[in-house]
Amino acid sequence: MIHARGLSRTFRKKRGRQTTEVLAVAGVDLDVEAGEIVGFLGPNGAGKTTTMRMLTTLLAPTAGTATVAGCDLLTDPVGVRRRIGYVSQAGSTAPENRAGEELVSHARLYGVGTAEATERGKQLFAELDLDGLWERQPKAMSGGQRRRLDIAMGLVHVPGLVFLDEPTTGLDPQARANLWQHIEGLRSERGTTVFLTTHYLDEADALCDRVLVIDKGTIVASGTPDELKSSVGGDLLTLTSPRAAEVAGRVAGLPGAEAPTVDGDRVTCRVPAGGAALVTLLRDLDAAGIEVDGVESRRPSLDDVFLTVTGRSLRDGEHQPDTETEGASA
Ligand SMILES: Nc1ncnc2c1ncn2[C@@H]1O[C@H](COP(=O)(O)OP(=O)(O)OP(=O)(O)O)[C@@H](O)[C@H]1O
Repeated sequence: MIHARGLSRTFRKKRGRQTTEVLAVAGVDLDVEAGEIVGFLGPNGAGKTTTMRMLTTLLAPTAGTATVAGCDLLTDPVGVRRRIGYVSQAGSTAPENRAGEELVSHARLYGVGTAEATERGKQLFAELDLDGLWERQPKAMSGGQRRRLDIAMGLVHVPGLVFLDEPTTGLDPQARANLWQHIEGLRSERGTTVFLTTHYLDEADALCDRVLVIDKGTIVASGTPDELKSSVGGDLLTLTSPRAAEVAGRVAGLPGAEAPTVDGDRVTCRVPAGGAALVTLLRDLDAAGIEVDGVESRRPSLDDVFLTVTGRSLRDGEHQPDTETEGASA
């Protein structure tokens, strides 16, 4: 459904008299098969939106090729646009228009008849918890309602491939869960392929068949959530003790343990089969008379994967919008 090879994009930034080039996407290869739900993860500024804008024909690649929904991105951008839905981070609804009318007009642009568009629109309103808002202007909706309307806009023409850029940002947990269910329903009932970015790792874990991690414009990891978590190498043991250095010494002796880290009274370490290792360790510490205040064994999460492959936690730092101007580099 999406096959990209060497997709790249450079931006030229002007700061005073100086012009610098930013390689936002640096030769991305990616494949998404029909019916898959694929999550595209990366720290702020990693190149997710730029990649998505290229794949949806909104931004010309500086280099590389791709076929999207069976059409060549470079030679048949109109064919690509006809076959996809795209929900951008910023959304696409005009604040003054009536929500329902806009939804129907949008579907009609894609050749859907008015009656079918209205029926489909009303169904989406019900499923996305927008009942009663058909006549409402987006400017009079809450942020979450507007976000759900953006999503309805991306789906109303029943595209076979949908790009969702941070679809659940700004939604409350209930609305997020509803949307997950909706996305899964699209796939199971219509075979829709979904390519989405998210900052919520629990979302990627629960929803996505496969996850791609991008950092500094390059794909640095890909696999199912389980494959990626297993690749981190072992469970994370955390122990707190007033005798942390001695605990660390014992932890280091566990079979297959990585070098433990000590932070105050906290010792952390990755070991294979954390539960069993913990039982052995606690017996050992007890026999040695070393008291322990707290213990935990945790399976790796996608955040651990993220930390391992990018050196950063996705929870680190806030979004820092880029204020500089754009200039495409040839
Ligand atoms: N229009 C532009 N002009 C100049 N630089 C840009 C432009 N758009 C993106 N960039 C730069 O390209 C890089 C990738 O940005 P992009 O928006 O693709 O990242 P992202 O992974 O989507 O980030 P976020 O999670 O913050 O949305 C960043 O360094 C960004 O500053």
